[in-house]
Amino acid sequence: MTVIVLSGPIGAGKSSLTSILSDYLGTKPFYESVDDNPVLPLFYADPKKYAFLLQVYFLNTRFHSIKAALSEDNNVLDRSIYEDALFFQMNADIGRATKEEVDTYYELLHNMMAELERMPKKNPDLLVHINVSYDTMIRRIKKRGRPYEQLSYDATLEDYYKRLLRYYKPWYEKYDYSPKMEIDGDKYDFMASEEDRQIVLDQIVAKLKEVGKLPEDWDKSTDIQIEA
Ligand SMILES: Nc1ncnc2c1ncn2[C@@H]1O[C@H](COP(=O)(O)OP(=O)(O)OP(=O)(O)O)[C@@H](O)[C@H]1O
Ligand SMILES: Nc1nc(=O)c2ncn([C@H]3C[C@H](O)[C@@H](CO)O3)c2[nH]1
Repeated sequence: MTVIVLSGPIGAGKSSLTSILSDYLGTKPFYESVDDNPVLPLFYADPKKYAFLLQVYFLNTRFHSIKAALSEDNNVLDRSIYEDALFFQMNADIGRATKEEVDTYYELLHNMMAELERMPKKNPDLLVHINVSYDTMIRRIKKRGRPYEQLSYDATLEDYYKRLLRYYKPWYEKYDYSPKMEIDGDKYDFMASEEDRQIVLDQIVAKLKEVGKLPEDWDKSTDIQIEA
């Protein structure tokens, strides 16, 4: 049984790959709450006022998701609690949180991570990180079309997105909750190209075999379930 968490910048393709991967492996997807998130539009309209509230909202939903995923042990998560502090720290660094909010956030996060430590399965089995350039990120954000994420909605989003991309490299290097791998989200159009989709799936399957989460002779066509 396997828990895979995805990571990557806004519009990198996490939700899309979560759906493709969970379907391929026969596991259950967990999606980040976006369209039903009442705080997200408030945050984009007034980031300074709502940065802390939005983070608490996401942290809470991510805590629920990772607990359920680790208990069920057969899931793919579109973004996870392990990425939460990246967003909050970046917002705090640009003055969108008070010292009290920063201290409260890290205490809450620490308490939640300590809860996970007490679970029978404590960590995911694999992190799949999707790398994208700024140009790809913007193209995908435009394609998806959420109004409040567009550069035309707020010109300062260009700086925000560029800064966000810079935070990912050190975050990925430091991440050590599970084995990890990177996918080139600029190179592979796993939405439109079947060939690209298979290449990406093959890369993930090879990594799952390498870390012992799939038998060496696993083949999708034989439809064998992921081993414990
Ligand atoms: N590899 C890809 N090639 C081409 N288009 C893609 C690719 N991945 C995603 N897309 C498209 O880009 C848009 C954003 O994708 P998606 O919603 O999966 O990103 P995300 O990483 O989950 O974003 P967010 O962080 O905002 O939740 C969608 O319109 C999707 O169809
Ligand atoms: N501030 C902030 N903190 C988070 O943890 C976080 N996670 C996601 N998002 C924003 C990015 C996309 O617009 C949209 C979908 O990913 O939600 C976040 N924003």
